[in-house]
Amino acid sequence: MSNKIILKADALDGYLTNEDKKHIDDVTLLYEETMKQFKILDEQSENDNLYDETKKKIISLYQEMGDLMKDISSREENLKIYAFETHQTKHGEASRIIAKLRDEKTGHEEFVYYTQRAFELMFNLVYGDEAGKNKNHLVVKTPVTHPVQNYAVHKIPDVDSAINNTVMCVMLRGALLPSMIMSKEIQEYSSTGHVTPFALFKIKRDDSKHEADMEYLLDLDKSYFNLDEMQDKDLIFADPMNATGGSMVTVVKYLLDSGVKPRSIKFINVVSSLKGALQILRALDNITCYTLWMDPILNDKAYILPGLGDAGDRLNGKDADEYPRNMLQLVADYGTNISQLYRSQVRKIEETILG
Ligand SMILES: O=P(O)(O)OC[C@H]1O[C@H](OP(=O)(O)OP(=O)(O)O)[C@H](O)[C@@H]1O
Repeated sequence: MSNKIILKADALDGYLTNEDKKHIDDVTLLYEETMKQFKILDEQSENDNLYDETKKKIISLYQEMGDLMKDISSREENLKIYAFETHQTKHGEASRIIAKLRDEKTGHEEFVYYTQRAFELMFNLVYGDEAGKNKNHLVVKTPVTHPVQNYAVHKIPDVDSAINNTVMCVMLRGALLPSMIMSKEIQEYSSTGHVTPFALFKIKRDDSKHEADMEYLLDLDKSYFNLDEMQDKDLIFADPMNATGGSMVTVVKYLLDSGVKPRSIKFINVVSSLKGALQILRALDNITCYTLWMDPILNDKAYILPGLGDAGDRLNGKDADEYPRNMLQLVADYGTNISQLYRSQVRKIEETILG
């Protein structure tokens, strides 16, 4: 008998408050208005007068949606959105990274590059405040040896107490590379070169379903983790997308039901939908959701709009349904560049899988 945990969409119902639903409806109305303009834009050529006019309307509707989502999310203590938490001077960088990730023309290599940059920004958002005033010193031996061997000193924030108790929890496949990136950031900032343990969860949404009847399938036979290692730990999940929140709720509820009592849980995304973030915050305690960007709505297939497509496919390539790659094949397929860059993480992942 296969060892699968299935969470059905209706298990996510009932958590949202009436106020949440009203907020989601308000944002949905605005986005539906915007989609009407997309249709007009799509039918115009760039030289038409209507093209510029429509673009202006879209820009103004996005401004309105941004203001509304800022207002809604500012009421949520455990929801941290990059643009709303950081100084305005930093917003251009985040905005440009997201624009590249969204662009249909961005191919695999660029997608990986911008995902790396996105998670570096997210590391600073998540741990920047926890750093306090304490600093660690990096003393670096440089390649310059004349007239003597040279050394440079760099002060970096001391985030040891925030990162040394972490377990990197991975929702496969889409989150594998982002989790390696985040784990490497932790390693580089840790004064002891701490490499996070990994917990690997094979979880998938059933793509044949719609949001209303979605099923989230956690395959325990293809997951690798040690429940004892997760006790009283700071669990971090770094996943490019949070759409409905269902995958995250399925994994965390499974862990809690199995007796794990985490010290804290952090969910770190590049793009989160408003609904997905609220569903997680309402369904789970002791969790903080961080996202580089918030998108307004989901379509009926539970894809984020405007979104960036299937991040799992864009990071890993598509698997044929009959022949899904196992985790070690996935890691191998990232190629030597990535394997060299994240070699400590690759080693930890191999240890986790092979025991
Ligand atoms: O918030 P949710 O509605 O649960 O959706 C988010 C999940 O969907 C994506 O994975 P997907 O199921 O596409 O699998 P993949 O990572 O193998 O592509 C993504 O990486 C998240 O894990």
